[in-house]
Amino acid sequence: MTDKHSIVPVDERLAAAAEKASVLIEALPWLQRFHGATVVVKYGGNAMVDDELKRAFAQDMVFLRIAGLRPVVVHGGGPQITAMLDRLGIKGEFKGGLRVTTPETMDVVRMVLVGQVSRELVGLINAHGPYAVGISGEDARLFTAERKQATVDGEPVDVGLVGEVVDVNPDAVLDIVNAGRIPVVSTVAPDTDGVVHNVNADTAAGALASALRAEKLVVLTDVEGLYANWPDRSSLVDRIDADELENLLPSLASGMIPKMEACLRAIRGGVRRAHVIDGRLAHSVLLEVFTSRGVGTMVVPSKGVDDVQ
Ligand SMILES: Nc1ncnc2c1ncn2[C@@H]1O[C@H](COP(=O)(O)OP(=O)(O)O)[C@@H](O)[C@H]1O
Ligand SMILES: CC(=O)N[C@@H](CCC(=O)OP(=O)(O)O)C(=O)O
Repeated sequence: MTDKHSIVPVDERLAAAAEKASVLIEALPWLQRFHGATVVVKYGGNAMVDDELKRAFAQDMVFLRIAGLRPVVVHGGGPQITAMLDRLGIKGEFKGGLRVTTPETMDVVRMVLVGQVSRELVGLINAHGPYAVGISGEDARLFTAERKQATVDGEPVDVGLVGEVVDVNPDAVLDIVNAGRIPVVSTVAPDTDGVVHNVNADTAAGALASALRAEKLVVLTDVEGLYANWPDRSSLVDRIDADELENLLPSLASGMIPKMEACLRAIRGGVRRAHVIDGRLAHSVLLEVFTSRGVGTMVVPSKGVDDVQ
């Protein structure tokens, strides 16, 4: 059956409308549940190299904010740092998953993260309104770092000015969030002597989520989630509790280690849910927060917890 205004059969139009409405209505319990909730989203690495995906990510952050959540963005930028080091003809290397950071490399890390990656994300979010404010770990003592060594073949290895976050003062982030804006955090951090260190962005996001007692930590990456038996594609983990994750950690390969450590730190620090999701999928953050199934891998505090996101 067709009506006189359209060549699309009425039945099909009704079905399409019902499907759209069901997508919207599926979000209702999650909109209610997460109203006012703080969500720390780590965006970076290989999920941050495509312009369309970057624009979709910025839309998602504004969507969360308009929907009444309190998004906090922590960004990485490993590929962008490597590209700039190459342009400048500075040789770089990673040991145990951490960038060997000389004082010269540190200048580039800071310049790229604070001056380039943060600016771009802030600009993309602010295309939708006056929301995003860039802030680095150096501002208002947000992060204090301690020098960290890498572990290679079980042995500690010096990697230079690489830091681990040992203290978080989230007041400046809260000021921005309480003003209705979206903080965009760059993960460079001074030690107690003021010497700036390069901090892995996953690690910093976990520390910040825990200091904020966030409802969720969401880490975007370039795979579907955590695989129990990488690279066996049938071993994607849908849900895992903190103890199970702690047991699995020693068997993980380098890229996933800081992400899963960050999730564990966040959950142990009081965050209710931590997620590793596929940043190659446009709007994956919205799908995670506002659909019943969610996407990727969800880390929960313990087995007994209810089954909701
Ligand atoms: N157990 C695992 N599950 C999923 N990915 C893994 C696992 N072990 C190692 N990886 C690798 O980790 C990568 C993600 O880490 P990384 O490249 O550092 O992420 P990003 O650039 O998104 O910060 C994946 O692309 C994959 O190659
Ligand atoms: C110590 C260390 O390795 N720091 C990282 C910081 C950026 C980061 O973590 O970026 P992604 O999230 O994009 O990987 C680096 O220099 O690449």
